[in-house]
Amino acid sequence: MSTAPLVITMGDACGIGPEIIAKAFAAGEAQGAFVLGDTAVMRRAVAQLGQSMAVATIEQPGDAAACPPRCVPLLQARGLPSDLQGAGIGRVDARAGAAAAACIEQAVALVRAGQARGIVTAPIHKEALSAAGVGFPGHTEMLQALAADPDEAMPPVRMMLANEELRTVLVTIHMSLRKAIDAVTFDAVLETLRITDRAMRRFGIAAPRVAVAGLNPHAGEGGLFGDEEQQIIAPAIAAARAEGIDATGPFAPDTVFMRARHAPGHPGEFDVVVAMTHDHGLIPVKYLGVEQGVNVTLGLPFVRTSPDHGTAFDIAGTGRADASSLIAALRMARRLSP
Ligand SMILES: NC(=O)c1ccc[n+]([C@@H]2O[C@H](COP(=O)([O-])OP(=O)(O)OC[C@H]3O[C@@H](n4cnc5c(N)ncnc54)[C@H](O)[C@@H]3O)[C@@H](O)[C@H]2O)c1
Ligand SMILES: N[C@H](C(=O)O)[C@H](O)COP(=O)(O)O
Repeated sequence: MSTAPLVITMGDACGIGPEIIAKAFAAGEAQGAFVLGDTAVMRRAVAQLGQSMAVATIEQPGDAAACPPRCVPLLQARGLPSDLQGAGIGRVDARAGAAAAACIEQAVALVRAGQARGIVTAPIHKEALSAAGVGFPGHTEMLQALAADPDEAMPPVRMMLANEELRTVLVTIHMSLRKAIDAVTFDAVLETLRITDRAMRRFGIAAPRVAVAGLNPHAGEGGLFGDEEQQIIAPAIAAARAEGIDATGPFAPDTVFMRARHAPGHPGEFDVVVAMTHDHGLIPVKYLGVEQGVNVTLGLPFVRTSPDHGTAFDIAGTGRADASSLIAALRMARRLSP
C-alpha cells in the first residue's frame, strides 16, 4: 500500500479543468491529492468560483498531506510558459497546450519515482496540444510513451470508458475513421481482448464476460455489409477464447450496448464491450451523461484516470462545469491504487 498522494494534472488552463479541480477540493473529494500545475491559474479558478479556499504552493508531493481541509496543495510544474496567464479562457492557445503537456510529463516522472501513486488528469485540448508542437494526440498516447524508458518497448495500452452501467474498451482511438478501419487488425483486436480481460480481473471480476462489437452495420450481416467481422474480428475472438478469455461476438455494434447495460431490472449480459472505433464505444457511455463516466488507461504500469469529458470551452469560466466526473475519476484512482 502506497502512502504517496495522487497527482491531479491541471489540464488545459483555458478549459474547465482548473475549476472542476477547485470544485472537487471544495467538496472534500480530493483531500490527500495534490495539483500539478500553475499557481496563478488555480488561484484564478478558485476565485472565479467564489470559493473560500487557499491554494498552497508545496515544495514536494509529500507536503500535500499537511494541507488543511479547504486548501488546494499545488506543486508548481516545471517548464510552464512564462506568459501562461495571457492564455484566454475558452480558446485554443498553444501556451495552454504546452503547459498541459509539461504537467503530464512531470506527473509521470513523479509516479515513476514513487512520489505519487497514480495520476488523475484534468482535460486537455488536442488542438492546443498540437499547436504547442506536442507530437501526441492525447493523454493515452503520451502516457504510453512516457511509461517506458526511451530504449524500452512501449507497453500496449487501451482506452476504457466506464460508468455505473457500461464499460467499453476501444481497439482504435485518435485517428480518422478511414485510418481506424485499417487499424482494426487481428493483432490489435486480440491485444485489446487480452488487455481488457486482465484489467477486468484486476478490477475484481473473477470471470469477465467480454462482448465484442463488430465494425460494420449489423456486424457485417453475414458478409453483405463488409467482411472484417469474418476475416479479422471472429478469428481474433477465437484466438482469445483459446487463451481462456470469455470473449463472444462479433455482435451488432448498435445493439450490443443495450445488452451489456447494467441498470435496475437489467442485469446486463456482459461485463465490458470491446468496440472497434472511438465513437462506437464512447457515444453509448457519454450519452448516459458526463456525470459518472471515467476514462481509464489500461495497460500502463501505473494508474491513470480522467473525467470522460473534455475542456468544455463553451462554458469555461462560467462556473457551470460539473465536477462529478472528475470526482468519479478520483474515487476510481483511489480504488485502483490503494
Ligand atoms: N480527458 C481529456 O483530456 C479529454 C476528454 C474528452 C475530450 N477532450 C478534448 O476536449 C476538447 C473539447 O471536446 P468536446 O467539445 O468534443 O467535448 P467536451 O466534453 O469538452 O464538451 C461537450 C459538451 O459537454 C459539455 N460538458 C463537458 N464537460 C462538462 C462538465 N463537466 N459539466 C457540464 N458540461 C460539460 C460542454 O459544455 C459541451 O457542451 C477536444 O479537444 C477534445 O479532444 C479531452
Ligand atoms: N477520447 C477521449 C474521450 O473522448 O473522452 C478523450 O479524447 C481523452 O483522450 P485521452 O485520455 O487520451 O486524452
